[in-house]
Amino acid sequence: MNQSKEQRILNFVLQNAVRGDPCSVLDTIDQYCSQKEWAMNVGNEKGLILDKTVEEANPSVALELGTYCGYSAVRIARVLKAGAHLLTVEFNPEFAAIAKQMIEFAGVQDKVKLLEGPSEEIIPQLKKKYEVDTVDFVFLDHWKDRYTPDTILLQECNLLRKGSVLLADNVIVPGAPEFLNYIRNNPHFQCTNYPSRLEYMKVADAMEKAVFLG
Ligand SMILES: CNc1ncnc2c1ncn2[C@@H]1O[C@H](/C=C/CNC(=O)c2cc(-c3ccc(F)cc3)cc(O)c2O)[C@@H](O)[C@H]1O
Ligand SMILES: [Mg+2]
Repeated sequence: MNQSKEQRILNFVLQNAVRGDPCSVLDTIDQYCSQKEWAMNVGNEKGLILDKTVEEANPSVALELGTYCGYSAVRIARVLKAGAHLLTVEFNPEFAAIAKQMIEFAGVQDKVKLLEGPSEEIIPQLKKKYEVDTVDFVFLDHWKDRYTPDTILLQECNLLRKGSVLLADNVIVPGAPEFLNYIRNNPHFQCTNYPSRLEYMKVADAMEKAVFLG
């Protein structure tokens, strides 16, 4: 059975990146996906916006929806302060297995907890099963039509606190129009748009930051 693209990306990292060095893992994935096979990692350009947003939020508890191969989980984990951790949610078992190996190879496994399952099931479990009080930062990068329902669910589960930061990828391409409409017209969120480019392409994309006001 021939390999999946995601398996090829992982193999390229295992053979070419430096074990325990998150930056080399990110650079190696970006090299592979810009030169050989495009893949939907947030990439280095939007990745810099992600880095700055995480550093500014300085979260103790971060949540990611849509792990995929683990690129943004490594990216986020590498800038977390001591004692902080990232919970990342992925429901595709093959992608979860790849991401787990990617996270371990990068050496950030102590800061990352990969939760395998659908976000709509896991979010309601975060308080009791995963001992979360509130989340300080959320990266939304899963199915684009799930950004709004999951943002509503996070509020319903009292997982956001005054100042919690949401950052959504791809609000231009593939686009998340009804999320933008929801979040920009919601008085409980203060929104900022960050124009950028689609990973590995000369195509416009953007990220949207939304700070929960309580
Ligand atoms: C709904 N609940 C869910 N719970 C847990 N995991 C979920 C999930 N939904 C999706 N996932 C997972 O997130 C990932 C999905 C991400 C969806 N992302 C995109 O579609 C995407 C797509 C593009 C893209 C852009 C241009 C283009 F021509 C083609 C694709 C670029 C991106 O940056 C993207 O993020 C997968 O790993 C999937 O298994
Ligand atoms: Mg994306």
